[in-house]
This record gives sequence, structure tokens and C-alpha cells, in this order.
Amino acid sequence: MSTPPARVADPGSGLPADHVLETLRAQPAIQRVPTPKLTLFARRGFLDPETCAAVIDRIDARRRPSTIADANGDTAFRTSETCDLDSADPVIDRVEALISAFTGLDRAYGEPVQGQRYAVGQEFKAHTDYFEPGGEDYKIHCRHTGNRTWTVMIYLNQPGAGGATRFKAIDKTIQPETGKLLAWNNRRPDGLLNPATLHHGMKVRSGTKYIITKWFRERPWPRPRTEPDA
Ligand SMILES: O=C(O)CCC(=O)C(=O)O
Ligand SMILES: [Fe+2]
Repeated sequence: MSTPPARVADPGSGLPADHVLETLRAQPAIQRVPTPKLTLFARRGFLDPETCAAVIDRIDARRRPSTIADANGDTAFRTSETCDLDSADPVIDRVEALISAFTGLDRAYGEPVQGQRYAVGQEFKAHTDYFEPGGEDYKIHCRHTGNRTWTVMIYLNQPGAGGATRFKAIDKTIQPETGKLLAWNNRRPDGLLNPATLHHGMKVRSGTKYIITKWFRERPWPRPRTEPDA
């Protein structure tokens, strides 16, 4: 008796991860953080300094206070500023294309790229990027597009001091460096959410830190309507 095949998501969603793992492993100069607890890759110099500077300009022009999905009562939990970046802008469009080509993740499954700006003393305390199933925020944010699968993050500059990203469960701290990309799977190999992805955007001690993040989902992200109403 044959069992029906399991529903296979589009490989570009990053769930299952095989296609993304194959694509990332084939990239020159990619580094994988050696741990069995999570899948975390780094690539130094992924984005050129000119593009990083152009994206920083856009973040500075449109930043607003950051929010968090699962409000936890700690008003100092995420003190940075945020900016949704417009994929109709050719600079952002190119960054999105580079991320997809590098990771094998299909940009159709990604949320709009988000910029973050951290001034001295600002941070994003330890959190996971996926939504906690069962909560109100999970219902609101995951109803249509499912939960987050992969996170791709790029440091746009190197602040004077501080601003590292600490993955507590594996005792690994990654230093910001202009153009360095991080990509991690928010899931375990069996597809379940991985709490070992807990990470902390640590306080900037001098200068300003800029990053962009693109989070991918189980299902395609709705595209903004551009056509006029009939
Ligand atoms: O700023 C960092 O190093 C981490 C940012 C982060 O975790 C996020 O935006 O989800
Ligand atoms: Fe995060």
C-alpha cells in the first residue's frame, strides 16, 4: 500500500530547507557556524559599501520607532528605529534579487525588507523571529502567510563599538561588519520552530548601527496592489 506524498511547499519558501541549504553551501566564501543546534550561515562582504551607504540613506529618510509583535510589557525590549524599504526602488530591488540568488529563497515568500537603525544604547533584546503559536499576534500575523521560515540579515556598517548579535543558545557572538550577511533557519531540520535561534541585537556603545532584515514565510507574501480600482 502506498502512502500519499506529503504536501511539499515551494522550495523557495525555505520549508523544507533542502533547496536553500544546497544553494547556500555552493556559495563561495560562505561560512557555516559549527553547531548542531541551529543552521546559521555568514558571508562577509556580501553587499558592496556603496550599496550599503545607499540603503542607509533610505533608512535615515524614513525611520520610525520600532515595534514588536508579541508585546511583553518591557518598553525597552526593542529600542531601535525601523523603516520598511520599498522594493519599487531600484536599489532595494537589486538587494532583494541578490538575496534570492544567494540563498535560493524566493522573494515572493519574503516580507518587505526592513531597515533598523540603532543609536548608542539602543538594542533588540533576546528574541526569536518566529511568532509564538497560540498567541493573538500569531493569529493576526500568520493567518495568511504562515509563520517565518528563514531570516536573512545584512549589516550595513560597523558601529564604533557594540551592536553585535548574540546567539545565546550556542554562545556565539557575531560582530557587525559592513556588508556581512547572516542567514539562519528558524526551523529545526524536522521543520518545527527552533528555540535555539534566540538572538540579541546588543547595545551599540559608540556610533550608529544599521542593518536590513528580510524574513521569509511559509506562503507567498501578498503583493501591494498597484492597479487602480476598476
Ligand atoms: O540587530 C541585530 O543584531 C539583530 C536584529 C534582529 O534580530 C531582528 O531585527 O530581528
Ligand atoms: Fe531577530
